[in-house]
Amino acid sequence: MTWFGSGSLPSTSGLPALPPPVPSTPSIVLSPAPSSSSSPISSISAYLPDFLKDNPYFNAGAGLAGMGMAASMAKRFAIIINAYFRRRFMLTLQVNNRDAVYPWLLEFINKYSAAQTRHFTANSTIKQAESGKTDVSINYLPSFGTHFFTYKWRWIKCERQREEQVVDNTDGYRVPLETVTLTTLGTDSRFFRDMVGFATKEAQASTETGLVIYNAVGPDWRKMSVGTKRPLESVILRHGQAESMLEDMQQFLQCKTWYQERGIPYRRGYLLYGPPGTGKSSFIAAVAAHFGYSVCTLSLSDRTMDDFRLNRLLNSTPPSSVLVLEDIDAAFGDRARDDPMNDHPAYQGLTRVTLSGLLNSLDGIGNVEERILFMTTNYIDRLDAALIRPGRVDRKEFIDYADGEMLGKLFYHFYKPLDKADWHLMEEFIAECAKVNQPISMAMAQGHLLLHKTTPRRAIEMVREALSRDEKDFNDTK
Ligand SMILES: Nc1ncnc2c1ncn2[C@@H]1O[C@H](COP(=O)(O)OP(=O)(O)OP(=O)(O)O)[C@@H](O)[C@H]1O
Repeated sequence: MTWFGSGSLPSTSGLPALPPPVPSTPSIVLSPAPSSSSSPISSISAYLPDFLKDNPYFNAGAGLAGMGMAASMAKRFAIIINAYFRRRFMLTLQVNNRDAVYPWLLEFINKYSAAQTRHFTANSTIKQAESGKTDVSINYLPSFGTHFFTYKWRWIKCERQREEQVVDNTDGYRVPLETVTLTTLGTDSRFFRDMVGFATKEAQASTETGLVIYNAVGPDWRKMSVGTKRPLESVILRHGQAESMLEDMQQFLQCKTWYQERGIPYRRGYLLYGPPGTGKSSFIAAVAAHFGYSVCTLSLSDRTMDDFRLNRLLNSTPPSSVLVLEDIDAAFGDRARDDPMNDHPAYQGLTRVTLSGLLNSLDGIGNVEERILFMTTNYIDRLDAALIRPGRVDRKEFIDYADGEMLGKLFYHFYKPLDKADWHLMEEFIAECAKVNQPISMAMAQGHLLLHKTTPRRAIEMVREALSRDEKDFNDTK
């Protein structure tokens, strides 16, 4: 028997009064909401009719529903907090395979996650040279799923996913859409921008071909060869000379709008003059490579060159290239000195470039947006003043024979890394070179050291013997 209600039973014929029965308490009691902050269920119950309020089944169900609602609200709250936290304190970067940066980024991740990732996908490329030689390169990229890697001391979560959607990739092939999502703790978005910039640079450096050289074929420029890029440090000039020229060119390249705003032709001309083998051509190649430019070389002493062709070539150089006119004195000097070759039957009927033709071409208004011109000569005194006046040549640099400092640097460049204990060898080499009875060009010094690539001491011992001219020859030239 269950008693609903409260209070003690009425006493019957002398029996002691029984303790009041324990009421069967419902698991959740609905009571009017004491305040607006109490649960929504209890506030609803305030409006319920009494028969529902007292029904245990109804109350139990409402309790469960209340708990469910509370749990779902807690979950929603956690999602909001999580979203807020991610928005405020986490950085996310998403890239898909329709973007050119996608493979570079994957390669970069692969490089930096090598220690943490053990799951890869292989991407192989096969190249066949014209000779028939086959080159296979296999690229291992992080596989699909989640990986972790570190960059600049930060942990980064990488999620690579493949979607069902099919898209055109950067090579124009239909491939499944892939996305890479990178997440890290932080608030400064520059972190990911720097990282993508760095990944792009690394990828570019590995795909860069080298120094592109164009030669004149007929009235057009043709890409002739792709040479190795010569590092600027490998060309050794007088103290501060290379740096100063580099700065000059750098400034010029940064001032395009300045020139345009003032209506000044965006051109810069350099004349490098000095004895043979002092590094004029090498420096031009190194500077061009340094700025990512190609080199267009032209020989004015080419007998098939005439004013018309020259004009066309000078005013149609490929973009981002430097124009080089080598040994500029040879073109006109020979004729002035009545070169007997001028009357050679092989050259009869062929015209040659005239000085006025060259000047007109240099001043021409072709379709090149910018022009960087380098002229080289061993004999500046043989050049016409009009050719090297400002506007055509803005800077003249004398590239001299080697001095002690240059020879020391060249010696170090050959035998580096040189132990500190062996630095005296450099001094000895310089001292030996000073005893040589003629000026030494860097080409001569390089040629000598090449003979003793692995034996610096021998190179020093042999300096005088190898580089000194015969006493008789020397006296003859004096
Ligand atoms: N200053 C230098 N630093 C390093 N190497 C040099 C230097 N000068 C010349 N060489 C070396 O000597 C060789 C010839 O140099 P390069 O052709 O640049 O000289 P050049 O001054 O242009 O000669 P030319 O006036 O005869 O055209 C190159 O192999 C180069 O490596």
